[in-house]
Amino acid sequence: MNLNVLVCGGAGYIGAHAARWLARAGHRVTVLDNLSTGHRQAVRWGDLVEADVRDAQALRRAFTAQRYDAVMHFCALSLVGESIARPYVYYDNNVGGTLTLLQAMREAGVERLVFSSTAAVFGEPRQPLIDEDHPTAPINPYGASKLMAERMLADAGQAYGLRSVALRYFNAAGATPSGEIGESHQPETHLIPNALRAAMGNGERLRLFGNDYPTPDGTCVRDYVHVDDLAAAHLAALEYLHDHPGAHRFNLGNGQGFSVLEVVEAVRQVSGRRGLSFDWEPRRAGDPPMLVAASARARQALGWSPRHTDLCEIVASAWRWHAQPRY
Ligand SMILES: NC(=O)c1ccc[n+]([C@@H]2O[C@H](COP(=O)([O-])OP(=O)(O)OC[C@H]3O[C@@H](n4cnc5c(N)ncnc54)[C@H](O)[C@@H]3O)[C@@H](O)[C@H]2O)c1
Ligand SMILES: O=c1ccn([C@@H]2O[C@H](COP(=O)(O)OP(=O)(O)O[C@H]3O[C@H](CO)[C@H](O)[C@H](O)[C@H]3O)[C@@H](O)[C@H]2O)c(=O)[nH]1
Repeated sequence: MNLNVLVCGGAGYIGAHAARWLARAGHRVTVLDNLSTGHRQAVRWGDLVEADVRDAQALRRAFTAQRYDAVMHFCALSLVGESIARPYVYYDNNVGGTLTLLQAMREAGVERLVFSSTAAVFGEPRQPLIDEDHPTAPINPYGASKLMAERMLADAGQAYGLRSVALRYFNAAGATPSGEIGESHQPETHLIPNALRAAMGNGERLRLFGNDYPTPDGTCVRDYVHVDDLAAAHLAALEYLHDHPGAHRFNLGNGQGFSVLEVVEAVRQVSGRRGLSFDWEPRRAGDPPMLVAASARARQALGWSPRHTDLCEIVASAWRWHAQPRY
């Protein structure tokens, strides 16, 4: 069935990849984005409505202009450190924006939502693999804002019959092989793009935060999941909502952890810059030692499984983008 989907935040990194997958699956896409961290050039699979999700009037206009079958909501501010320094800005955008969007959807009678959540809702992990039953105890305002939004989805399901899937991504990485879109954040805080930029020799030194964590090599361990695998999960979630009312939550990762030093080694291999060096810095605030997903529930319920699980393959796809970024 071909659906008409409003992709809020579709000018951003993950949203643009999802828009591409939606369009290729035959769905109709409209992107709504305020371009605060997104890129006009990333909107290639549907029209762009330049608007803020906190603007109720603009949302009303968008929902009146077209009848949407579903919404995907990628909009957020998502820098952990910035969220600690500017919590009101984060709650305003991530909680306020989601509430305004939910109200507009209800007014327009749109009952299906796929929402971008995060591993940051869990806080400090209590066990090596994090499944959906792991307690949620965010340790920063960013994670708290996403958990609040998840709670709103559950309440909206009870009260108004909203159908929703919250996808808790672990570490999104890589880029589509087509080279049309990729990761372009300003400032860039993520490890893989920062290591790749340093490998390109553009003058930026790679800084590694902390080598005294309780992990095998002392650096943080993360679960890197390819952005195309995340996009595929969004399509599966949309289908799942067809016959599953209520609010659902799935953890999305590869189920494999890689340390910061292992990522640096993969970047050395992929880029051929064997001499890539770095400076040690103190721990970065808000970084848990290890975050690795148990994604069995997504595999079983959504029929989803990540296809790009090899770290070097993920890094290679990012390398191709960073070698020739379009924006
Ligand atoms: N990148 C990751 O590793 C990761 C991990 C877990 C969760 N997430 C979540 O996934 C989502 C997408 O992340 P991303 O890395 O693509 O980020 P991004 O910054 O590239 O994309 C977010 C998009 O939303 C837009 N936006 C933000 N606030 C808006 C508003 N108020 N109104 C309209 N548009 C707005 C931005 O302009 C941007 O295009 C976010 O919700 C993020 O919290 C990302
Ligand atoms: O230049 C860098 C960048 C990162 N790191 C380290 O590399 C690891 C991974 O950091 P990233 O910034 O790439 O990813 P995070 O795990 O911090 O962030 C991801 O997970 C978070 C949840 O914890 C949020 O969801 C966030 O949006 C998402 O990108 C961390 O130990 C970090 O300290 C460095 O050493 N140097």
